[in-house]
This record gives sequence, structure tokens and C-alpha cells, in this order.
Amino acid sequence: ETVSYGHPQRLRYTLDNDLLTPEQRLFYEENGFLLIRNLVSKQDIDRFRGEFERICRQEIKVPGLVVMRDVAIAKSEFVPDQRAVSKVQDFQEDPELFRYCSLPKILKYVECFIGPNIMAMHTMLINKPPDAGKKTSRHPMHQDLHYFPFRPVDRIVCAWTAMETVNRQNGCLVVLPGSHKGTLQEHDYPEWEGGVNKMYHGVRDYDPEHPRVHLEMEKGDTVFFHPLLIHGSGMNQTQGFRKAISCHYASGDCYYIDVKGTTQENIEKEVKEIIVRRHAVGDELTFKDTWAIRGRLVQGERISM
Ligand SMILES: CCCCCCCCCCCCCC(=O)SCCNC(=O)CCNC(=O)[C@H](O)C(C)(C)COP(=O)(O)OP(=O)(O)OC[C@H]1O[C@@H](n2cnc3c(N)ncnc32)[C@H](O)[C@@H]1OP(=O)(O)O
Ligand SMILES: Nc1ncnc2c1ncn2[C@@H]1O[C@H](COP(=O)(O)OP(=O)(O)OP(=O)(O)O)[C@@H](O)[C@H]1O
Ligand SMILES: O=C(O)CCC(=O)C(=O)O
Ligand SMILES: [Fe+2]
Ligand SMILES: [Mg+2]
Repeated sequence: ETVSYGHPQRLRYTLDNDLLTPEQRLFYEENGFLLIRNLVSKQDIDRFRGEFERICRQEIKVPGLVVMRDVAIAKSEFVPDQRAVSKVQDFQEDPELFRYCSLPKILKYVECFIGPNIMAMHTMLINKPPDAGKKTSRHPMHQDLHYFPFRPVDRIVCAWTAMETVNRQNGCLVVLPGSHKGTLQEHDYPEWEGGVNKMYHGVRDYDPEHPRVHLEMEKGDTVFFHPLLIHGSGMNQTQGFRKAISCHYASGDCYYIDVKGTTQENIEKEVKEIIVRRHAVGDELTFKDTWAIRGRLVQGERISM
């Protein structure tokens, strides 16, 4: 089939812009992701790494930051060192790490997918540990939309940047190309013998035979992907801590939805339990509030988010 570039109404997942080539736009439309090599500078990544190490050594304390340890070591003795941390989330109050979310090079691409009003909704620095022998370093196949009570789905995008060489040995991202054209699937904890990390839900009826692509990346390479794209990451079979930094963006004119009665009810329940335990608040804080509090405007206008 030949594709006519003169009919932008056929393009649903990208917006008219001068940055993406027609081939790049079509690639994202068809596959649900776009890999841009060498986008973030080595200098910036070294600064993010330095800040992460300061956080792990507890030299700085960041309000709102969630530090997560791998389930395989969660109950072992505490050491203030990066070896104990599998990811940090919600670094919106750390000016150095949050610089990643505002990098003009990243925002130029984000605008191609979600438009000029850009909110940074969720931030993570993932430090995938060497597998402790139970395969808990894996991240099950999932759709990020499962976690998000906002829409429309096509005005949400993730930017994920490799902070070092990321390959099959240390557990690169694995994606199911084209899966973004489907709907949101039911998610649950996979039945893995060695255990699963908290909130690492996977698509319930994952078919291991579905064709998949391993995204091997170098330091600074960045992949942008759609929130319905089914993806995960493999086991880290090296002795190093595989690092990546990411941000989920949504348009400032997205709107919140009530997930009651949908497949997202199970994650809403877990998030609420954690918030209640951590902040000693009651039911008055809703799932949507937890997102509205963390979201930060990085470009344009905050209209309904
Ligand atoms: C507000 C949250 C919103 C999240 C939205 C996600 C959006 C993502 C959107 C994008 C898509 C993203 C897709 C994604 O990324 S999904 C993954 C996202 N994951 C999370 O958001 C989890 C965030 N982590 C936490 O909230 C804390 O670290 C938890 C609550 C896990 C521990 O809390 P804390 O650090 O204070 O520890 P504690 O010492 O007081 O232990 C308490 C209990 O917890 C047990 N434990 C410890 N570690 C783990 C573990 N790894 N796995 C299982 N259990 C664990 C521990 O043994 C103990 O159990 P017990 O002894 O009581 O039985
Ligand atoms: N039973 C399963 N249910 C859900 N997701 C799974 C299952 N088995 C593997 N995965 C996911 O598939 C992806 C790849 O996992 P895996 O660790 O097997 O690496 P791999 O890419 O197959 O590499 P290799 O073939 O070299 O081992 C990960 O996202 C992993 O979590
Ligand atoms: O970095 C990884 O291993 C994948 C993380 C991921 O998909 C997520 O946290 O949503
Ligand atoms: Fe994800
Ligand atoms: Mg495998």
C-alpha cells in the first residue's frame, strides 16, 4: 500500500509539525514508538547520575520522592547506597533531575505527539539491579495507561532515555509493536515464583508468542512511546545497575476520569492504600488528586489538568 502524505487526517497519533519526517510520523503511527538516537547529551546524563547518587547516599532529601527497593532485598538490612535502590519516582521537586523533563530537545518531540500544552505527570529514574536470582528484576509486560486516570489516550506520551548502554543482557525495554492500536487490557500481578515488585502489574493474558522487539540503546538515546504500547523489560543478567530516566507527559487540556467500574479499579485501590499509609490521610484524597498534585506544567498552559 502506498501512503499519501497529503492526508494528515489519516494520522491519528501524531500532530502536524516541522520536526518529524514523514517516515518518522508513519513509524510512530504504525508501531507506537519512535527511537531517537543520541538525543540527550552525555554531560546532562552524568549530572542526573550524580544527583541520583547523592539521593542514594542520603546527602539530599527531596520532598515527595518515592524510593523503591527491589522486592528481593526489601527485607534485608538497609545500606545508604545505590545498590539498595531499584528506582526513584516523583522527582518533580528535585530541580536537577527535573531538568530532564524540561529539556528543549525532549519537549520538541513531545509536542509532536501531544501538542504545545505540556504537563510532566510522572517521573522516574530506574536503577534496575543485578538480578538476585529470582528474576524479580524483570518488569512484566504492561500498558502505562493502566496507571493513569486521564484522557484522551493519544495526548499522553512517555520519554525514556538510556543513561548507559542498555541491551538484552542488562534488561532493555521489550515492546510489542503496533499494540498501541488495541484497547487497555486487564492488568494484575503475574504469577511469578520468585515474587513481583509492588504495583508491577502485567497484562493478564500476555501471549509470549507475540512478535516483540528488543530496544537496544546507547547512552542518551531516547524512545518516545504511546501509553497503550505493551512493553516491559527483561532480567538484568549483569553485575551493573542498568539506569534509565523517564517522564510521562500529558497535554494540559487532558481531563481526569473516574475509574470506578473499569479495569483500573485495582490499581486505584493500591495507590490509595499507599497514600493513606504514607501520609496518614483518609478517603478524601482521590486517585485523581494524587496525579493533580504531582503534575507540573513545563510548556504552554495548564487548562484542565
Ligand atoms: C503514590 C503512588 C503512585 C504510583 C503510580 C505509579 C505510576 C506509574 C506510571 C507509569 C507506569 C509505571 C509502571 C510502574 O513502574 S509500576 C510500579 C510503580 N511502583 C510504585 O509506584 C511503588 C512505589 N513504591 C512504594 O510506594 C514503596 O516503595 C513501597 C510501598 C513498595 C514500600 O514502602 P517502603 O519503601 O516505605 O518500605 P517499607 O520498608 O515500609 O515496607 C513496607 C512493606 O512493603 C514491602 N516492600 C518493600 N519494597 C517492596 C517491593 N519492591 N515490592 C513489594 N513489596 C515491597 C516490605 O517488605 C513491607 O512489607 P511487609 O513487611 O509489611 O509485608
Ligand atoms: N510469563 C510472563 N508474563 C508476562 N511477562 C513476561 C513473562 N515472561 C517474560 N515476560 C516479560 O517479557 C520481557 C522479556 O523478558 P525476559 O527476561 O525473558 O527477557 P528476554 O527479552 O526474553 O531476553 P532473553 O530471551 O535473552 O532471555 C520482560 O518484559 C518480561 O518481564
Ligand atoms: O525501565 C524499565 O525497565 C521499564 C520501566 C517501565 O516500563 C515503567 O516503569 O513503566
Ligand atoms: Fe512502563
Ligand atoms: Mg526470555
